Amino acid sequence: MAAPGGAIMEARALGLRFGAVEALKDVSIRIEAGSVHALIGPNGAGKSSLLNCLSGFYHPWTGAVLFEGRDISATRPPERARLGIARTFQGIQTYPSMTARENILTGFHAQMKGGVFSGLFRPRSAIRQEEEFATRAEEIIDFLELEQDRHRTVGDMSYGLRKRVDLGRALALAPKILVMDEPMAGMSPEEKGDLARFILDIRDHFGIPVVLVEHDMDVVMDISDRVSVLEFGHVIAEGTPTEVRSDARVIAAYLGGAPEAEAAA
Ligand SMILES: Nc1ncnc2c1ncn2[C@@H]1O[C@H](COP(=O)(O)OP(=O)(O)OP(=O)(O)O)[C@@H](O)[C@H]1O
Repeated sequence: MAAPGGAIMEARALGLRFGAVEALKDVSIRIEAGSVHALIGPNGAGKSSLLNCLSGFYHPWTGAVLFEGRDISATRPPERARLGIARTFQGIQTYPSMTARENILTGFHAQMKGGVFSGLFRPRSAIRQEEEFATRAEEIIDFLELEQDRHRTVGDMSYGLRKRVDLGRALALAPKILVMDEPMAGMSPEEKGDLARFILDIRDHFGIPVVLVEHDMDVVMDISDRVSVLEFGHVIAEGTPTEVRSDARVIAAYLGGAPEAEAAA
């Protein structure tokens, strides 16, 4: 359920400090239901800090994080996952010695009912739940076009395929929102194209909004509905890709020396 006005998630006036460093200063953003929302900005601008505040890994010193209209600022990452906030990280989070299917099945653990006794005696409800998870895992495998790779050991896969399996684990949560930290980092152009397509499909077929930090400006401009631009812990611009790419403050921020300056200009 989105809050009035269509925002499923909001950061309100967030402030975050690390010693003398003010990583976030009065940062407010709204993630609209059914949108892909990118956070961009030069190195050290505060993008990861903001993402970590949304997913509960950092707790802002001031301000609030709202999800479906409820203040979740005090909750930790496992509770946010249970609320439906899934997160992927930079790099690979899969288990290399397990197959693609087994990795995706681990994503269902947070939803398992019962404790050790249901594991020992396996009542019918536990068996039914396992069957349901197996069916949903197959749906995710089909969606991510991993049919040929479902029984391959993840450690033997290409980086792009492993990232896809990683995404499958996040989708196993049946999230209401997906938070992704630099999903395209380290990928070939072809792998980036595939992942960009999956992100749009996640939005369109599942209706799951996606918030991502991403440095590849071509990808950001291609797939985002909204873009928030940070610089020195402030949001300096927010709008559609077309709006932000012609914003004088954004151009100045990138021409100030960030490596992705040319792509954003
Ligand atoms: N755990 C931490 N401890 C100390 N300082 C931190 C920590 N996390 C972030 N910072 C500082 O906060 C500021 C914002 O960092 P953050 O990683 O959020 O920026 P970013 O925009 O994600 O940068 P990049 O694009 O380089 O990843 C930087 O000055 C950074 O050094």
